[in-house]
Amino acid sequence: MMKTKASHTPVASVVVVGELNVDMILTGEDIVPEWNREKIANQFEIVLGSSSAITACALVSLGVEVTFVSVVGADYFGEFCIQELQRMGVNTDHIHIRSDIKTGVTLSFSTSSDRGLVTYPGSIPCVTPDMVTESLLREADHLHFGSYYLQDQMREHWSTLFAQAQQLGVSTSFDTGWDIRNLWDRSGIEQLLTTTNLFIPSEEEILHIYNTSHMEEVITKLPDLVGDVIVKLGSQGSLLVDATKQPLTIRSYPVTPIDTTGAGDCFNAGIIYGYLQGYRRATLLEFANACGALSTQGVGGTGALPTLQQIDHIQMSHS
Ligand SMILES: Nc1ncnc2c1ncn2[C@@H]1O[C@H](COP(=O)(O)OP(=O)(O)OP(=O)(O)O)[C@@H](O)[C@H]1O
Ligand SMILES: O=C(O)C(=O)C[C@H](O)[C@H](O)CO
Repeated sequence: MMKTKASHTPVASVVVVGELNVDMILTGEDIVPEWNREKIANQFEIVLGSSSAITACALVSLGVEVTFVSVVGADYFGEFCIQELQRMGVNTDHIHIRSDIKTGVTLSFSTSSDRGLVTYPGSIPCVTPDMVTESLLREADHLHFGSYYLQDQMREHWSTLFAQAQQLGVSTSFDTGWDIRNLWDRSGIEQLLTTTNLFIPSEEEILHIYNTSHMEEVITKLPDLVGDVIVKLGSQGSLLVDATKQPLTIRSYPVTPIDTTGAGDCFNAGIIYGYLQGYRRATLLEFANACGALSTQGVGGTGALPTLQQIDHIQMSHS
């Protein structure tokens, strides 16, 4: 049941906490960097990046009120990120600006078939759970956490924050993101899962966490679940495992992608929105698959944010 708010226009109120950075996207065919060579890109864009910020913008696009909690440097890119979030309707009052660090930057080398990222973390690891205040939680229906590149010593404090949120009747979700340092090992994930309604990793991430190449093995190894584990399978769609441990897979919508950056983040927004609307299992995955598919139709994470009207349209055309 959603909390009653003073204004009834937004369908729900969500706090998103996580990293904030710009993406510099170089697009072309032969653009993989090589030592002592110079490659030529066809196109260059500087856009709002970061999984958490893209999820925040996609939630707003679905009609949700979103407060974003993060950290940037007192520099040009920090200002750019805040302006872009404001332009898309995200509340930025809880973004901390620090003059002692630089805003994170991701360089994305994007071809028609694949992309590679190089990130300078800068302010990214400075996001800490205490930035989500109790008064923010009291106003929210849901708390989402995008966890890419966090401070190691902060890990257990995120589960404390999730427990506090749930005690206040706020549902919780998180997406690990790809963290090469293996910070989110199996025990860390399982600790956070005890207070998580929706865990939304990609297939590659959950296989890496469970050190296997088979989803069947992940499912047998998962602990007793209190919430749902929803795995993003790219062009194959998505898979849900809940307390019953009976996996459900729903195929994606057939689209020709322009750029898949942020598909997973828009999918996350679809899962959060759908969950708050009371959608479950197949209905939930179908809604989020539509969000992911629609987001591939533009360049950059926020180039094609899904709307309810577009979701209706794609679902009707394929029913
Ligand atoms: N080529 C595609 N065609 C149709 N739907 C897609 C395609 N790629 C992604 N999607 C949809 O978007 C969802 C999320 O995509 P994906 O699995 O690539 O997430 P991700 O690995 O987190 O990606 P990213 O890192 O780009 O955000 C998929 O589960 C699927 O529903
Ligand atoms: O595609 C994704 O999953 C991303 O989150 C892309 C982002 O824009 C991000 O900045 C990459 O670090």
